[in-house]
Amino acid sequence: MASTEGVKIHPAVDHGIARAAADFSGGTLRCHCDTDPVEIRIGAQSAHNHICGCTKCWKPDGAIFSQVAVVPRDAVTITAHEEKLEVVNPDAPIRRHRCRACGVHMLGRIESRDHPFYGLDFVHTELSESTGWSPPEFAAFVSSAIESGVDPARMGAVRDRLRELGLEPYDALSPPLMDAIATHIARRSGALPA
Ligand SMILES: N[C@@H](CCC(=O)N[C@@H](CSCO)C(=O)NCC(=O)O)C(=O)O
Ligand SMILES: [Zn+2]
Ligand SMILES: [Zn+2]
Repeated sequence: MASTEGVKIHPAVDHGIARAAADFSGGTLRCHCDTDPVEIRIGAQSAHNHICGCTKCWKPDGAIFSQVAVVPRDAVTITAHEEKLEVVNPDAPIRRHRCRACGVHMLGRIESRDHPFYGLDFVHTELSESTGWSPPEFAAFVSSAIESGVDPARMGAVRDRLRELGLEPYDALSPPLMDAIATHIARRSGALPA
């Protein structure tokens, strides 16, 4: 096993992972602008929270992973400074909306009704002051961290640290989520009954 000393993953997990609160019903996400921050009210608990190593998800300064979860789209309301939001890449399956002033990603929306996760929005719950959001459950797209510049020689220590934290590392999403995606595709193609 590689030494995991000093391996930093993300501020939300590096010093212990907070638990979900019973009956938690959401909070307000706020971007990093000192003035006129974008605010988004989420009226639901998050689900499938995970640590993500992909290059597309927003990461706080210095973090090599993102923390990202989903919430029902109909529980999401932009409550302040929507005019500051811009879409990062309109062609991506997850259309990420970032604050054009501070760069923080506030919302990742799926617009294709054919997408397995249509109806869910991707959010970074650390942008909320509320405690009690569902904690990260696994680490996704771990090898993709190399695409952002992590030295491949460090990946053994990174995976060991993730396991120490109880976040099983995968190079895609977790097996249950990959199975859900494959089931959706098979039902659409007719390989499985709809
Ligand atoms: N190696 C690529 C992987 C990017 C990727 O496929 N990311 C996933 C996970 S994001 C949250 O879990 C994805 O679903 N992307 C769709 C999208 O970004 O629209 C890389 O690192 O860039
Ligand atoms: Zn901002
Ligand atoms: Zn990602």
